[in-house]
Amino acid sequence: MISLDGVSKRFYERGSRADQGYEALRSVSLEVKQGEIHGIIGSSGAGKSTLLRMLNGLEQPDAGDVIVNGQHLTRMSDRALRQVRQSIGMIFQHFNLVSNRTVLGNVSMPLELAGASRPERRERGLEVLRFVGLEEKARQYPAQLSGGQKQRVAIARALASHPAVLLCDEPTSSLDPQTTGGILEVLRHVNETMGVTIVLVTHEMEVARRLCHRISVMREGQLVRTLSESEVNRIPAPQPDMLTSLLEGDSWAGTGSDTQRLKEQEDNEDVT
Ligand SMILES: Nc1ncnc2c1ncn2[C@@H]1O[C@H](COP(=O)(O)OP(=O)(O)OP(=O)(O)O)[C@@H](O)[C@H]1O
Repeated sequence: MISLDGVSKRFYERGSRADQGYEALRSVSLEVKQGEIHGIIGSSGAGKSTLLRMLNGLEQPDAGDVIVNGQHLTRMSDRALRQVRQSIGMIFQHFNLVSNRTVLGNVSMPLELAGASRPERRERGLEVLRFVGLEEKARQYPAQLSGGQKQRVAIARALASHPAVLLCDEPTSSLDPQTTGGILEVLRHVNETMGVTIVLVTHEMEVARRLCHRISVMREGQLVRTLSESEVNRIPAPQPDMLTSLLEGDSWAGTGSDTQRLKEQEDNEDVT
């Protein structure tokens, strides 16, 4: 479905020599299977976003080949690339909605670019908004929505033109844990019901563990390893954090040792 073969990319500061510059990707090879959710994880600056941007031709490699849905993105005219991008949706950490357009206006943008008529745009727009559970917000503006709702609108917009692939660049990094859970559910639903192949970039292992079938790990521009489905299934779930536990109404009185520690702390504070 998606294949990167020996992809390298170097970025240059203005005025720097050809042998200088920063090597953001170093001979990266990766296969993403049709219908899978593939995570790309790594620390800041590892090259995750650069790799993702290669998958819709927003970045061109210095060396190597990028093939998406049987098409070599590295050997295409700009015009052909714009056409291919209609089958590749993308969502971002900060949603990238257009503030002076309504929710429906945002969602129908890719359809406008594809030359769809006004009734077609409206019908498909409302259909994808219904899919993400926000049909009733169609006439509102992005500023009137919560972060999670904005990301749902961005997902609806990415789905409007029936993409085969959805690229997600840190889609939950601006959201709290509850909202993150909701967005991960929507993405899983997109994958399962529409058969859309998803590539998800994140620096949060827990997000990758919960959503992805396989996970590739990046470090300093290199793809270090890819975890198989059974390896992903064996990553232990972290303990629920305190906020989640309190919000879900769990009774929590602290463990014996916590209670003891707090008491000792209070006693010490009384003395000082
Ligand atoms: N257009 C650019 N010009 C110059 N350097 C760039 C450019 N894009 C990325 N880089 C550099 O390439 C390296 C990899 O960047 P990239 O954004 O792919 O990393 P990342 O793993 O996504 O990091 P983060 O999680 O912080 O977004 C970084 O050192 C970054 O500064």
